[in-house]
Amino acid sequence: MDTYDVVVIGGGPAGEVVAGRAAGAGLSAVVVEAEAVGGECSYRACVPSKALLRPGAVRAEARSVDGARQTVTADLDPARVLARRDRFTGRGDDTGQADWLDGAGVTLVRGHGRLAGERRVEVTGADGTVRALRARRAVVVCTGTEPALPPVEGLDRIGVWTNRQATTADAVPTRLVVIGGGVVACEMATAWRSLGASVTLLVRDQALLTDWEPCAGEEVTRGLGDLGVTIRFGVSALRVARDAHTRTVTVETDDGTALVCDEVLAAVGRRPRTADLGLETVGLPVGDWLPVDDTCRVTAVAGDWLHAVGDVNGRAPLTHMAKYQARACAAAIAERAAGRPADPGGRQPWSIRAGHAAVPRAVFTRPEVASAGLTERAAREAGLAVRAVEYRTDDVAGAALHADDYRGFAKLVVDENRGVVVGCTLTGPMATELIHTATVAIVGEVPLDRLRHAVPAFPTVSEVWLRLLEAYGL
Ligand SMILES: Cc1cc2nc3c(=O)[nH]c(=O)nc-3n(C[C@H](O)[C@H](O)[C@H](O)COP(=O)(O)OP(=O)(O)OC[C@H]3O[C@@H](n4cnc5c(N)ncnc54)[C@H](O)[C@@H]3O)c2cc1C
Ligand SMILES: NC(=O)c1ccc[n+]([C@@H]2O[C@H](COP(=O)([O-])OP(=O)(O)OC[C@H]3O[C@@H](n4cnc5c(N)ncnc54)[C@H](O)[C@@H]3O)[C@@H](O)[C@H]2O)c1
Repeated sequence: MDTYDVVVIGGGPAGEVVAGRAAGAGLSAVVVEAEAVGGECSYRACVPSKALLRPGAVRAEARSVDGARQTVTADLDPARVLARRDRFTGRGDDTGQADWLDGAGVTLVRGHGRLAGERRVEVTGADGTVRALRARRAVVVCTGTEPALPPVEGLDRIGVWTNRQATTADAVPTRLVVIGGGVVACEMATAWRSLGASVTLLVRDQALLTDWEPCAGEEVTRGLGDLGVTIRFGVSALRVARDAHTRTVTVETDDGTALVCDEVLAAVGRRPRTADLGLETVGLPVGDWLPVDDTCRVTAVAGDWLHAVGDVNGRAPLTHMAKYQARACAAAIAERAAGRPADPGGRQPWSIRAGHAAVPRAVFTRPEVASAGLTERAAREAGLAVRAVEYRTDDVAGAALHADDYRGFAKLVVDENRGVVVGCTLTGPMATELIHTATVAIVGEVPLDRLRHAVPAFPTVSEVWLRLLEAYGL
């Protein structure tokens, strides 16, 4: 049995960072990885999806300015776009990321990891051999998520696309049906439509992006419509079947119609990758999320040794939050290894409380949408006395100069008792870059009467901050 201070199961963004930080703090660390170091994010999620979206965004941006518009006359070149994506993902080759772990002083063990009791992990390699690891200080579960599938008859027999195929496909489908109305559905509809596919979204709800401010879903609905995506709200797929000869798929829906397409993408959320993780050996239910405290300790297990970081703890399924949690978790493990308690509260480096009050989200649709902190509805549900102000970013001089047809929306949610911003949502070009200003304001709990002295430069889109504060009455 090999013994390390920290045993990390899963080498995605969460696992890489927690192991690297633990090693940097002088602890010995090992990462167990079943597929490729870098995880879903590097090869089948964030990176390839953004690589697929960027060319269409650049083209649209050039076409939004008179004088430049006339020079952009051709469509995207799908072969080159897909080749550029492959340059980012290496088509799954993780040599660079494995070398990074090595350089950080972290051992990599390839295989499927399972808990085998307190502080014990067993790794089954590709050849079936089993290796036993023991953790002196901590085991950190960073196994991420896998796509959830909707209960649609026949879905398991048609070779349904999930995020994996949607981000790695080598050809543009002629007709793509997307089930879902969340982030993956909206981004992937944008990407494949821009590459020439005919795209239909089947959305169970009456709006897109339902856990956002309503303006986000409304703006993306309009944007997808402008791109030529068909959206059918309040419609669910009932059954699907692929024709053995034509290879086309027929999708029957609950409004009595049938659609014919080439591929179906299921984008209805995620479930934790904890079904085959040995959770039963430490008294935890199999297949569930792993709730944690603010230092990423699994709350249902005593003894300070079991942690869960990233998507698998269900807190905020985003790469930047996975890495933030990883930095904090490694700091907590190091602090406790030094005999200090690492209390979860406050703004210490080992606590994720402050950052999770402002979780930033950036969606690369057209228009882009981004948010930080709470929506107005979530703030009210949390019992805060809030006041919200809104402003159309199109009316900002910098926005009009940025694009002839700039269209954007900004909303600020203010906690009236404390006089600070607790939420912000932006839509429109540059929204994904602009949102960090809101994150800083929320995490810093900057009082509004101080924020008025943070002057945005003229003529930038950031002047929307000035307009929002004016709308608030400052
Ligand atoms: C299409 C799509 C686009 C996205 N775009 C963005 C984006 O733009 N920005 C953003 O912030 N987030 C984005 N996300 C979310 C982001 O991908 C996740 O939040 C992030 O990957 C979580 O990192 P993680 O380390 O927790 O898990 P993962 O990236 O899922 O990594 C988990 C790793 O653990 C390994 N593993 C699992 N079980 C075991 C086991 N038993 N033994 C050994 N190894 C195991 C897996 O092989 C994998 O390498 C996107 C998600 C999707 C689906
Ligand atoms: N740019 C980014 O940061 C980015 C991009 C993509 C994904 N992500 C992350 O990945 C996560 C997963 O994305 P997602 O889009 O799969 O999930 P999601 O939770 O964002 O959206 C799921 C959608 O599926 C619908 N749905 C759920 N069950 C359904 C069913 N049975 N039938 C039909 N529709 C159903 C929901 O109403 C919702 O519209 C996101 O929460 C996000 O954290 C982030």
